Amino acid sequence: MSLSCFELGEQMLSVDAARDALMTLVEKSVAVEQVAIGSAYGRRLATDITAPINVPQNTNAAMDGVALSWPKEPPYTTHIQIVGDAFAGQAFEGEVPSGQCVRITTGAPLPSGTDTVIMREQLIEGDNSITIDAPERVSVGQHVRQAGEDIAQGAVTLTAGTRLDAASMGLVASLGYAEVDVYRRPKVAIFSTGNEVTPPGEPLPSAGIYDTNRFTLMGMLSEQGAEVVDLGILPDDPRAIEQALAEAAAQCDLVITSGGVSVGHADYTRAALEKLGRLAFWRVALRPGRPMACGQLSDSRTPFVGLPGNPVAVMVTFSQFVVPLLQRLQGQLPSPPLRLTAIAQTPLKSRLKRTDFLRGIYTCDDQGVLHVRSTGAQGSGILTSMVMANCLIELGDDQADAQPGEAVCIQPITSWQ
Ligand SMILES: Nc1nc2c(c(=O)[nH]1)N[C@H]1C(S)=C(S)[C@@H](COP(=O)(O)OP(=O)(O)OC[C@H]3O[C@@H](n4cnc5c(N)ncnc54)[C@H](O)[C@@H]3O)O[C@H]1N2
Ligand code: MOO
Repeated sequence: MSLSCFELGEQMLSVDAARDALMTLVEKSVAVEQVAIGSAYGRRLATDITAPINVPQNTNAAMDGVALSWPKEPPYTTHIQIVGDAFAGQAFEGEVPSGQCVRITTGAPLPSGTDTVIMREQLIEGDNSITIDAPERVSVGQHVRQAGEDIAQGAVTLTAGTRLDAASMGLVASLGYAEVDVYRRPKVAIFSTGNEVTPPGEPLPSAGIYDTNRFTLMGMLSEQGAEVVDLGILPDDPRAIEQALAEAAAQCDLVITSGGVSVGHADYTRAALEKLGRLAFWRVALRPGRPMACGQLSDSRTPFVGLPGNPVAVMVTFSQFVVPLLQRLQGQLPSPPLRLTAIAQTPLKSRLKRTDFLRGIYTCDDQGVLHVRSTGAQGSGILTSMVMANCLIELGDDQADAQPGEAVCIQPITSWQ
């Protein structure tokens, strides 16, 4: 049993301990709803999908040609009479006598009495008969797809929690389901804080910085299939902050902020959050992303995560902590990120007893070996290096600097999706 957020005090937490404790914030999954398959992209299944039919339903032809019963060994008959047609959508009724054949199109049910299909390209076709070009090359059962060879009736084809992608949407449709039970999109409120934080589109004050984090959060939340409730940049007005947060906590499944969580940072947001719920402020042995806050808000006990203000720290902490939290909200046991091994091409800086995530670019050589290099400057405000990156290089607590040639762990960025 993991310790809850509030039991960890001021100690420096490992990434794993922080992730486990965050999971305890989620007390219930979001509700389940039924949606048309066409609208289900990116949604998580709430129930297992069991096959009510065999797929394919019938044993059928994999090629256009003729269907016939083929002997296991010579002598072969090469000139064969055609006794009918089998089309996809219109089966040949009755039994095909031995030594005769029917014309067949791809997908048509294999007529009774036949076991083999010979494609048109290997036939010389007459009006009511065919001649087989090279009978010694025909094998019994060729070009036939067996009923249920893809999915057997009664099999669990997709398990609850699976995220529906293009292939799985097609699979669900292939079973005849028009709708699926999925978890509702988690509703996630986001807001930015800080007097310097300025909305894009407005003039930038001399000590200002444009609000970046709300937009990276919108993008990452959309990738995770969440519904974003944008609370903007909350003003330095305690009553307004409290009201906005209370409303968000009542309506949303999760509230995320960025900024204002570092040690000793006292501001209105923090005071409002503490008034509305229970908060813990953490230091995680992680770079970037050391300061973090978490808790629950209002009577609804809505989970809250306060990410650090630096734009790269927001993205890294989201990928490691918020992605599993969103999985959890959608009834899933959080799955670890995809980790691959790559050979370092550049020196990579890291410190023992801390997990360092560096932005990297990985490539694959002719032998299929992965190589990775740093994107360059790694300051946690340098978002251009996040744009260049296609992976995070993860140097764990037990690893100091890595040298060129050393094997390191990478998390491809697409694996967060
Ligand atoms: N004495 C200490 N100072 C700091 C510590 C520490 O442990 N002790 N940690 C440093 C680290 S690491 C980080 S990360 C930051 C995190 O601090 P906060 O979460 O309180 O973030 P802020 O101070 O509000 O902002 C940090 C940085 O990010 C910019 N920012 C904030 N919001 C946005 C936004 N929406 N869009 C773009 N940029 C944003 C802000 O202007 C600051 O430059 O603390 C260090 N300090
Ligand atoms: O969270 Mo800070 O960005 O660790 O450098």
